[in-house]
Amino acid sequence: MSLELNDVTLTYPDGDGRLTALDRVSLEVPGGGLTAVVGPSGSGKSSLLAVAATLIRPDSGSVAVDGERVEGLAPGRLAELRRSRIGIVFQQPNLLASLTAAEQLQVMAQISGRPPRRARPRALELLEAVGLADQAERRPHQLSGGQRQRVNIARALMNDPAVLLVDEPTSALDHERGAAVVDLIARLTRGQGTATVLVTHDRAHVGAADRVAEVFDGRLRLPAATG
Ligand SMILES: Nc1ncnc2c1ncn2[C@@H]1O[C@H](COP(=O)(O)OP(=O)(O)OP(=O)(O)O)[C@@H](O)[C@H]1O
Repeated sequence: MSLELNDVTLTYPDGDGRLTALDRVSLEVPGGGLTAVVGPSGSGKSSLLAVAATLIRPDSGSVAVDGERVEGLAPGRLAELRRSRIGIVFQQPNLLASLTAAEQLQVMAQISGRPPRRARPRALELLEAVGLADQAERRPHQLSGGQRQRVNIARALMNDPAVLLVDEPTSALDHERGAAVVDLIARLTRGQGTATVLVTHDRAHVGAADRVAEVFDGRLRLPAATG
């Protein structure tokens, strides 16, 4: 399991010209590794995540998910790769109001055409891993903000992704709950073996990461690996 970005450049239309959102960015995240990406607003963090998620195709450079290069894949195969190999955690949990916590996870298996028989035990196992074993039958309005975010994280792991991409998971949480969510992501990364990228504004939360990458004006600065 791994994620690899190699010399990725991404531009957006900007008036008569182009704005460079990512400037020759290279990043390699091994399975079981957590890389935190920090940087000021507008520096390119979300663009980096969108390229890694294969949601945006860069102007140049390559992306490999679990060893598979995504350029040149047919749209159907790309969608399949995204569904089966990539888990995404957005800022807001976006849970379905009418479903219980367990059902939020089970529905992911259904979308991917996985056997429903195995979905329920896996959902319960993941809810236990995020500390919500006793909340499986609750609906979103019966859960706290932190608990909803934990369901969101468990849901992203439901299809056993190789790559886990997490965008500002703590923005709706107070400091303590935010730190607990980042610790949880670090633990799950090691336990499930995912190659994880965590985008955050909050430097206070990066302690749990194996590596902290800084983005500034579309350029990525990577310190030597520490762990
Ligand atoms: N769809 C788009 N069209 C044009 N320009 C865009 C688009 N999306 C982002 N940008 C620009 O690209 C640059 C990088 O934006 P990006 O959203 O990746 O930054 P960010 O670091 O995630 O910011 P924030 O922390 O505020 O979310 C910014 O200058 C932004 O204005």
